Amino acid sequence: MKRAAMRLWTLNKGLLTHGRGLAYGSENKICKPLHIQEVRNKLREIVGVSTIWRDHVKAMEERKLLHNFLATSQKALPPRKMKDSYIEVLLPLGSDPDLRDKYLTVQNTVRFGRILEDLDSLGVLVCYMHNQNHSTKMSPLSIVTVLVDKIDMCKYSLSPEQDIKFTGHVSWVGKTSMEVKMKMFQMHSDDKFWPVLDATFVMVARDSENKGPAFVNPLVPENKEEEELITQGELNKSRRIAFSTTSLLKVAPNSEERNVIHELFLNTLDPKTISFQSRILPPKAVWMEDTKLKSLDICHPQERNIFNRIFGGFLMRKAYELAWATACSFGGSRPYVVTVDDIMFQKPVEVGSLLFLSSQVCFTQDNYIQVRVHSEVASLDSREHMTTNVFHFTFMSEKEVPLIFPKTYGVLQDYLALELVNDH
Ligand SMILES: CCCCCC(=O)SCCNC(=O)CCNC(=O)[C@H](O)C(C)(C)COP(=O)(O)OP(=O)(O)OC[C@H]1O[C@@H](n2cnc3c(N)ncnc32)[C@H](O)[C@@H]1OP(=O)(O)O
Repeated sequence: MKRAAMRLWTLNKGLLTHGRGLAYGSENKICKPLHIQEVRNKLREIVGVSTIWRDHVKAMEERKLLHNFLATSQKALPPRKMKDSYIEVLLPLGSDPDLRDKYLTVQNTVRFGRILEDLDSLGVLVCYMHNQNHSTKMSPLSIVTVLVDKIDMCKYSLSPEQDIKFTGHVSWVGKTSMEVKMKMFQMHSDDKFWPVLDATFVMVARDSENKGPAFVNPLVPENKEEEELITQGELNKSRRIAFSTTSLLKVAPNSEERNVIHELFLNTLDPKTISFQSRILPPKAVWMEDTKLKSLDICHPQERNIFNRIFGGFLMRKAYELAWATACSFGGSRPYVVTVDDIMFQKPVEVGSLLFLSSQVCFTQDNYIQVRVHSEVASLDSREHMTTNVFHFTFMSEKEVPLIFPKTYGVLQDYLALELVNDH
């Protein structure tokens, strides 16, 4: 079966490598890039959090006073340009060996999970830049990640010995939400930064206590390219809403999807019996449920974000690493991530929660493996589990991988969900 994901990925790869960047690229920016460690320090300053865990309740109490600085309508806020939120951040892996260990894999490449954490922090800082209010030192807004729309890699393997640079800016705003585009580059042997990754995140502004929605500054384009980005942002918003309402948990499979289900079912019926109960795997195939891996983490205060909930980047890193291990043990060779799709942060994760991750291969084709990770949390004193996120990762393996077949209706839905994800 042809899968849109693989086509999409190939298309994006071409665009990333040859496409033009925004008009105000790094060469036109006079400011020195921030060091990666300054990003989180800056965020702490903007939000005014305490670095001492036992003081976090007091620090949140102080943030209550910032309520007065929240706008009562979006119109009351001055419009901003894309360049107002544009920032550059340096991850100096080449010149700072102490930093390198944190990012190192055993195969001497860069840990992608760490990059996910950096992108998340950078995305939030970009949004604070957009909403900067010069009359207050601390921001009355609490900005959280609601969605990782897409991350596309145009280089699979990154060197842990060369500097990395990130850039990012707000590319669209709604009333309380903002789309952020980020890029990552790595220093090449020609002493130039080459593009390696393109990412789109959606962030949401909440009030100072992170309890209700808050308005964000409007965004005005300065040229045709920016107009196009804003138009695209509008289309993205409609697509995201349409996608969330066509979830297979809410809507029954359509006729095309029913045909897929039926074909998969027929392919796994034992021709020697006349029973629907008797199922066999075609040659070179694996049952989807046999690809599962699970993990459990205790969400310690160390992993908290500036709002004393669990940092979205940490959740992404844990999910990614489990997905990588799943793809590795399934494919039997080293997988490289090529795309990350639709990571939805449905609910915040409280410090002290138990984080249950379960991962399984949902689709394969040639060397490609798609893995879905489902995360649930439970508090220590309650047995009730709550879904907080669903993650989708596409890997490329060094060798061709087996086909996978769903056995039950529930698992078939995961297979079809991937089809929906990839068709957007
Ligand atoms: C180091 C610092 C890093 C900090 C970053 C983090 O770690 S954050 C930690 C990880 N993230 C989280 O914990 C967030 C968990 N999720 C939540 O708390 C909640 O889902 C939420 C507050 C984000 C959204 O809740 P609701 O959907 O009920 O809120 P509401 O309906 O008011 O929507 C708010 C805005 O989000 C938009 N929105 C909602 N869902 C969306 C989706 N799937 N795709 C795109 N946009 C979406 C809406 O259109 C609206 O924008 P408009 O008003 O423009 O129409």
